[in-house]
Amino acid sequence: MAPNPGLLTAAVQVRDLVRRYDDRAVLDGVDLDIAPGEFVALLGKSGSGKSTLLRALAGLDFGVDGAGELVVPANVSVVFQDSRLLPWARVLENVVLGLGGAGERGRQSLDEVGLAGRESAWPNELSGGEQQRVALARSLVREPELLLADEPFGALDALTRLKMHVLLRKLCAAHQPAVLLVTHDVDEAIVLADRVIVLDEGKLVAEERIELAAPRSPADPGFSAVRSRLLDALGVSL
Ligand SMILES: Nc1ncnc2c1ncn2[C@@H]1O[C@H](COP(=O)(O)OP(=O)(O)OP(=O)(O)O)[C@@H](O)[C@H]1O
Repeated sequence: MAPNPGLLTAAVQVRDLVRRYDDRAVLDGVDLDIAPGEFVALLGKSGSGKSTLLRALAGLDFGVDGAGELVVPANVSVVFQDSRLLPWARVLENVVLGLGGAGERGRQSLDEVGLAGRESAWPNELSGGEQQRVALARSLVREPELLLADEPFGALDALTRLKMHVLLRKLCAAHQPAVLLVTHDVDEAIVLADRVIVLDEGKLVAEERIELAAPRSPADPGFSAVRSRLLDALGVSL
């Protein structure tokens, strides 16, 4: 995908990123810019390389074979499909772990995600949706310039997922991180993102800027046209 020459201070700037497993290029020359505060959703078939790209941006992949350029901010937070909370630490401790004396900020973050009063709970006393709220609080209390999210709502029921969309939009409006959200859910991508990109066999093959007014709903006029174009790019014909 052509880099955006107008972007002067990108939060993420990737050129010609290549990742091979054995002799197979799982990422095959990816170019990607994300502006500060921009919300980008990444769609792609299973095995297209989405998590590999996210792990490269998170600095979790030490086997990247080639990158003309791989610029990410110093302050990156990652949220996964499972909350990855420490089971032996209470909720507030999970949020502020490693921050040193940040109890009050942690409480505020828990309040922001709707969990005021649950500071002393153990992770296993929370529902799956509540655990993901804690994971979001733990990420955002660090005020990341870049939030990477790999299917963060993939394990949640449909109703909880909708509530999490509302919450994530609110949190992003308040904290303004650049976001890269990996999802399988085309509607989720359109509802949340400023821009949706599609990865296929390690290459970015499509891009849609989403101009629909917020809050968005699949019932909005214009939504289904965007959805059809994205499904086309994903090779799904209805
Ligand atoms: N550690 C590894 N060793 C070998 N191959 C790997 C490894 N990790 C990923 N792959 C391969 O890279 C390809 C892309 O994997 P990746 O997890 O990035 O896909 P994905 O788009 O996130 O898929 P999904 O939507 O199913 O999570 C897959 O074919 C996978 O088998």
